[in-house]
Amino acid sequence: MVTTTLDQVKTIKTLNNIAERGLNVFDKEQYVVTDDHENPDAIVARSYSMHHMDFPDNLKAIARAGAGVNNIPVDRCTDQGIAVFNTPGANANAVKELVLTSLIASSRNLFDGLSWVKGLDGREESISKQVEAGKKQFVGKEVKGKTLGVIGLGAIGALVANDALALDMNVIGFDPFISVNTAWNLSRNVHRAMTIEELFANSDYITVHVPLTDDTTGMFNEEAFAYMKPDVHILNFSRDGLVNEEDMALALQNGKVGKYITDFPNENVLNMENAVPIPHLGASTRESEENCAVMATKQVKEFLETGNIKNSINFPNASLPYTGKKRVTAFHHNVPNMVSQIISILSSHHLNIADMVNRSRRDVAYTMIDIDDEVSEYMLPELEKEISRIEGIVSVRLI
Ligand SMILES: NC(=O)c1ccc[n+]([C@@H]2O[C@H](COP(=O)([O-])OP(=O)(O)OC[C@H]3O[C@@H](n4cnc5c(N)ncnc54)[C@H](O)[C@@H]3O)[C@@H](O)[C@H]2O)c1
Ligand SMILES: O=C(O)[C@H](O)COP(=O)(O)O
Repeated sequence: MVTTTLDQVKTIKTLNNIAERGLNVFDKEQYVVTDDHENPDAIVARSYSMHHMDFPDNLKAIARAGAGVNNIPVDRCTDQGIAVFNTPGANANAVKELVLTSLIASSRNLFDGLSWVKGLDGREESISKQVEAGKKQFVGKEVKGKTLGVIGLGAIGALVANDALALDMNVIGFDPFISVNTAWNLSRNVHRAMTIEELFANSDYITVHVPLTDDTTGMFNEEAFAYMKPDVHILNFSRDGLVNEEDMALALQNGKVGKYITDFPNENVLNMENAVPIPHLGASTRESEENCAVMATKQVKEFLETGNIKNSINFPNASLPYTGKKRVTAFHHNVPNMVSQIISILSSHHLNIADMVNRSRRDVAYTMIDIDDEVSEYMLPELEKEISRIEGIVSVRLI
């Protein structure tokens, strides 16, 4: 159970390099930001895996400056009343640019050609002579007129799909859970595949942009490859776990898959014939690192200071204009009678309510109540204690 009153200096622990512009969101008088704090109020991280970490009682929020949250034990955070945030779309353009770059570069055998040239020795025969004689081994394919299958039409997938049309490619998309926002942004020339098998069967290139979940783990496997055209190129800028690597190695060996371009090299990938390993550079641009860091830190600051929630992946989003009045925030199970029990505690202390919001998300809910009256400092711990004793309350703050 987490219960806290604020008005003290808050501590932020960073677990990766977070862009300075993002960290500057925390003003120095009110925040201490370090990478070695034992008991922080919030954590800001990128891909650092937190599955082995124990979270202290004081921890209220974790912000992932980026999209994928498979490095965070989200269910455990929810049980402990820790809000987890990410930064949807903030790095999507960076990933899109690298996907399209790699799509063309690998189709033209550019990566193999570059490393071949770097290995040439000009002592016996001039480099230019060797280049002209050897270049035939790198003859590639143009993408114009070919079909790109895009699995997952979220922030990244939609950008890739739209821009691939501008390369004169045919584009097929598959996303059974597409959001209304993305659907509005998607070109009507992107053909909708009704099944993933339809996409597999018709694509010369396939790019995947879905989160790694129990449902998507290993989605590229022997069964999936069987539907695909021979020599298909597969681009994976999402997560290595989407691919069954044993099946991929075999498919590359027998030519079913022509190239496997992945942003997630590991020991298996380095041993694969025709794999193009990229060192997880999808989001590594100055612009994207700043976008993600600023968005992540602003969301955490807002949450710590006002309780308002934007872009959480485990708490419901909820917002009330912050007037500076005393505010109760409670994260609780989504069961009847929670709000009335909180209100009745406030009433028993003769406290009037100025405003309130209650939002739910599947099994959990979040309530914020602004109190119209002055609340004396000595009453705060008592109020917190009483609210936190309500069955179903996970965490309470008085801000
Ligand atoms: N390489 C990198 O540096 C980098 C950078 C950003 C994101 N990523 C990865 O890319 C993923 C996608 O990022 P995003 O910003 O586009 O996320 P997003 O949430 O905007 O989009 C994900 C899309 O996948 C769809 N989806 C979910 N399950 C699906 C399924 N089984 N079949 C088809 N579609 C499915 C969702 O409906 C959603 O539209 C992230 O989860 C992350 O793992 C990698
Ligand atoms: O999911 C993401 O946002 C990407 O994989 C980026 O990861 P990074 O922040 O470690 O570059």
